[in-house]
Amino acid sequence: MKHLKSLGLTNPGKVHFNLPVPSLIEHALKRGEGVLASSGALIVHTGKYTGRSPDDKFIVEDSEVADEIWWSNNKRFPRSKFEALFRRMTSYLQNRELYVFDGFVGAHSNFRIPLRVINEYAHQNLFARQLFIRGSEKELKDFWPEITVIAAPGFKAQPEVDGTNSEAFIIISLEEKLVLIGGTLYSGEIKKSVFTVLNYLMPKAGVLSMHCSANKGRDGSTALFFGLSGTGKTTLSADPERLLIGDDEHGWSNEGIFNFEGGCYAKCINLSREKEPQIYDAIKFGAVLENVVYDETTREPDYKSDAITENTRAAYPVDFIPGAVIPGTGGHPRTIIFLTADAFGVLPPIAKLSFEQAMYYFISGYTSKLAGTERGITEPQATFSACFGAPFLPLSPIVYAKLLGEKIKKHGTEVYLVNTGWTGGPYGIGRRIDLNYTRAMVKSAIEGKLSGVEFEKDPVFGLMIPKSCPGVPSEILNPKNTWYDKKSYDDTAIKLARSFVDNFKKFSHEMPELETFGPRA
Ligand SMILES: Nc1ncnc2c1ncn2[C@@H]1O[C@H](COP(=O)(O)OP(=O)(O)O)[C@@H](O)[C@H]1O
Ligand SMILES: C=C(OP(=O)(O)O)C(=O)O
Ligand SMILES: [Mn+2]
Repeated sequence: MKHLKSLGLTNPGKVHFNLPVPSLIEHALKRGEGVLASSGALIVHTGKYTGRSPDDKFIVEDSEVADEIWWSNNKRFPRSKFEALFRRMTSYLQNRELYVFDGFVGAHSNFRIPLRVINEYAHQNLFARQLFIRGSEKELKDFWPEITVIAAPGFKAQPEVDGTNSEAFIIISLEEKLVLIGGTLYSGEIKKSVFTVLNYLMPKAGVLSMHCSANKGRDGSTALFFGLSGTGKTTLSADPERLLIGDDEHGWSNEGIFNFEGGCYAKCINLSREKEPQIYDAIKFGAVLENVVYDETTREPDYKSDAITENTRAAYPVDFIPGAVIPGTGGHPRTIIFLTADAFGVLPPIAKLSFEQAMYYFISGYTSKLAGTERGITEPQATFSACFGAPFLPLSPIVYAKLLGEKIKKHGTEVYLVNTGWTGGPYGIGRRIDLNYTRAMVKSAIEGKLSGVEFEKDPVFGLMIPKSCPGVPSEILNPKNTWYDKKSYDDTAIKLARSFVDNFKKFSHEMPELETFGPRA
């Protein structure tokens, strides 16, 4: 209570501290926030906002931090407006029932940060409990958070009064390590705003923060999968032959890698037990299903339906995946995979990157925004998202790229670029690369099976494409083979190469030596 009072939450209604999972589910059901699915998962609908809303996200112009921020990628929010909005928000929360989760981010004990999430909705508090790292009774005694999130989706801002963009807002004060969320009930905003704070704090501790999933082989070697939302981090890291470390956000310190979180947040559109058995089976009592359509009578989820959104989601703790590594730590990665969902269908399904190419492709972050992941995106939209996670970066990509460069050099990490997007033509004409083939390529890369094979060099992108890969038909490895109209392939490749060159101009003054390692246009 002392902490709540210190925030100005002086007169709340009943405050529920650290309710266990079954109680949170009871509260959510009693309050009419959702229903139980046949599997026992809690199904909730989040209303108007079913994906992130980047136009509504701001960073407070705190004097201590303002000079460091990558402002061309982040929206400014004045300090005075932040304080005024906070006062309106706390008065909204007066006399309201609140749910408080206390826990941590950072699975490695040296980098653990206490986190408090204060929710208006029970199911969002359940989300926080499942997504972040839960503490023992002893660890939670005398708890005082370093990062605090207040999520009050029922409080809608008035743009003309509050200075927001709409009724929804996600406003981060990096100085106070305080996040205010209102107007939106999409829980992804909670985890991704905490990630934004970590992307500010971690580099200061010498830790590279990364928008990637991670897993470990039985021999202990680890792999990372970087990628913007919907490109396959969660899907490809859930591999029955490997042990999951985490599905979305990790740190890389001098000691190795560690998960920031304690849970996963999987996309479940077209989910099937056959293709994604581990994720399918993790959706049970304790999991939260967002915006999934279900049969009123049988309560069977209909994963095929995108009637509410294509960005249907399931949140569950990592231990719902068999063999997950807890705490989520591992050694320095042997392999890094950059996942790109190429909507033009011209990038190879897998290519080996040199050190300089790895740096170039990391800073460029070419991929697509996939349907539903951001408000207003209804079909794949090509984008350059630096470090494969620009929406979550408060600092310049160069900060993260330099750390990555040092680390992959020091540890001899191999880097591959994997296209999980389109082939045979662009979106609308071609098709998404078969998940089974992507899995086979990823497996070969991680197990070192591509080191012996012959490669050919792509003339436009300069990428080294393997001529064969176990479990994959050789003819699909060179994307040009999969296009019916070869001329159209060449034209599209050049068009994409030009946009790489244009995009890199933003960074070339800081890393001019990398320019020649990009595509030729
Ligand atoms: N070739 C492929 N590789 C990876 N994912 C694919 C592929 N084809 C289709 N998908 C689908 O794309 C989605 C990837 O989403 P997800 O793994 O949750 O991404 P992220 O964790 O990066 O946000 C899943 O729904 C998956 O089934
Ligand atoms: C949760 C999100 O990210 P990801 O798909 O990378 O898990 C999101 O973008 O809202
Ligand atoms: Mn994910």
